[in-house]
Order: sequence, then structure tokens, then C-alpha cells
Amino acid sequence: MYIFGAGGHGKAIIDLVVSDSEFDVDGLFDDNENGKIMGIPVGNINDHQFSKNQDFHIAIGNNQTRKDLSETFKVNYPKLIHPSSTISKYSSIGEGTVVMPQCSIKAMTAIGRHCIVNAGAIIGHDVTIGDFVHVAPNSAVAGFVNIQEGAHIGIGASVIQGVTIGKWSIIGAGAVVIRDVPEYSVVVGNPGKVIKSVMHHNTTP
Ligand SMILES: CC(=O)SCCNC(=O)CCNC(=O)[C@H](O)C(C)(C)COP(=O)(O)OP(=O)(O)OC[C@H]1O[C@@H](n2cnc3c(N)ncnc32)[C@H](O)[C@@H]1OP(=O)(O)O
Repeated sequence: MYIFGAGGHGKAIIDLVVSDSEFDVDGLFDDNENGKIMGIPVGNINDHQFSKNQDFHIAIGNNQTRKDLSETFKVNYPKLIHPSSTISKYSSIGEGTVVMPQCSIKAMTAIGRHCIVNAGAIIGHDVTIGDFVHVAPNSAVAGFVNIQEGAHIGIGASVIQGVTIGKWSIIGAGAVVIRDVPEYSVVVGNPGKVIKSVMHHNTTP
């Protein structure tokens, strides 16, 4: 498999792919890095001959960048699921999504494309998660929650049952979300409150 992104998240993905998946890393691409990362040479995306049936993973934490790359490079994006995670057989996970170690995804939950379910995240039953969402490590999402496209659920945050989180919103580290969150909002604290708006293209938390 080829990997886009040799930054922090890229390193975690290399580790997952090499240590705990059916794939090997055949190539690594990053515009901002060169040399070798974890013994793998970093190449330039523009030098690669793409074919539709090659397997890729977009290993970049920025939700908008994952969206942009997935729309530019129409290749095969298998999902990656760490074997230590517990995934209900009554759930669904979209292409290009990664489930990192020790997550739990419960029944009737649907997760979109190119999402990151990061280490230790708990996602309850009947949850809907749109494309390009990042659920950061150790966060907890209760039942019947709806997380719309491109949202970021911060590290250690909790979201109570039935809440909707609008598209491209950012939930701060450790926040407790007890009310619906409008789209493009930044929420922090317990109880979570909107402190500002975020631009669509500016989603790095
Ligand atoms: C494996 C990995 O590494 S995955 C990555 C995991 N990381 C995350 O999930 C990070 C989530 N990001 C955050 O929590 C960030 O602090 C954000 C996005 C909420 C805010 O970041 P910024 O837009 O840079 O805001 P800034 O740092 O200027 O803070 C604005 C105000 O909110 C407060 N604030 C920021 N974050 C939080 C938080 N998590 N909880 C409570 N208050 C917060 C600040 O103290 C500041 O308050 P003040 O105006 O009274 O001084």
C-alpha cells in the first residue's frame, strides 16, 4: 500500500500497516518531508505513476487535506482496522477510514469515508459519522449522536447521547458536549460552549 503523509499521523499509520495489517508499505509520499521516515524513503507524489487499482491511505490529520487529496487522487482506499479494536458486525465503516488501537464501535453505527477513529475512542450505538471526521484519542461518543462532515472531536472529549455536531466544527480537548453544535463552530469546556467560528479550510486543531 502507498501512504500519503509522513508526519505524526503518518508514522502511526506506517506502524499500524507494517505491524498489524495485511498490507506492506510500498511507498510514502509527502511534499514537506524528504529522506527516510522509519526506514522508508519519502517520495514526491508527482513522480508516481498512479493506477486506479493501487491501494493508498491518506495519513494526514488535517480533515480538509484528507478531503482534498481523496478528490484529487481517485485510487483504491481500503479501510484499516487495528485488530485490538472491537467493531460491531452491525456497524459500517467507509473506504479510507482508519480505526486505531483499542477503539470500540457499537451496533448500528455508520462511519463515513477517510475518517480517523483514533486510539481508545469509544463510539456508541446508532451513531452517524460523516466523511473526513477525526475522533481523537480517548474521546467518547454516546448513542444516537450525529457528527457531520469534517468535524474534529478533540482528545478526551465526551459527547452525550442524541447530540448533533455540525460540519467542520472542532470540539476542544476534554470538552463535554451536551447540546447540538452549529456547523463551523469551536466548542470548549464542560459544559461545552461555542467560543468562535472556524473557516472551512482551517481545521487543524
Ligand atoms: C494523536 C493526536 O495527537 S490527535 C490530536 C488531538 N488533539 C486535539 O484534539 C486538540 C484539540 N484542540 C484544542 O483543544 C484547541 O485548544 C482548540 C481547537 C479548542 C482551540 O485552539 P485555538 O483556536 O488555537 O484557540 P486558543 O488556544 O487561542 O484558545 C482560545 C481560548 O479557549 C481556551 N481553550 C482552548 N482549548 C481549550 C480546551 N480544550 N478546553 C478549555 N478551554 C480551552 C483557551 O484557554 C483560550 O481561552 P482565553 O481566550 O480565555 O485565553
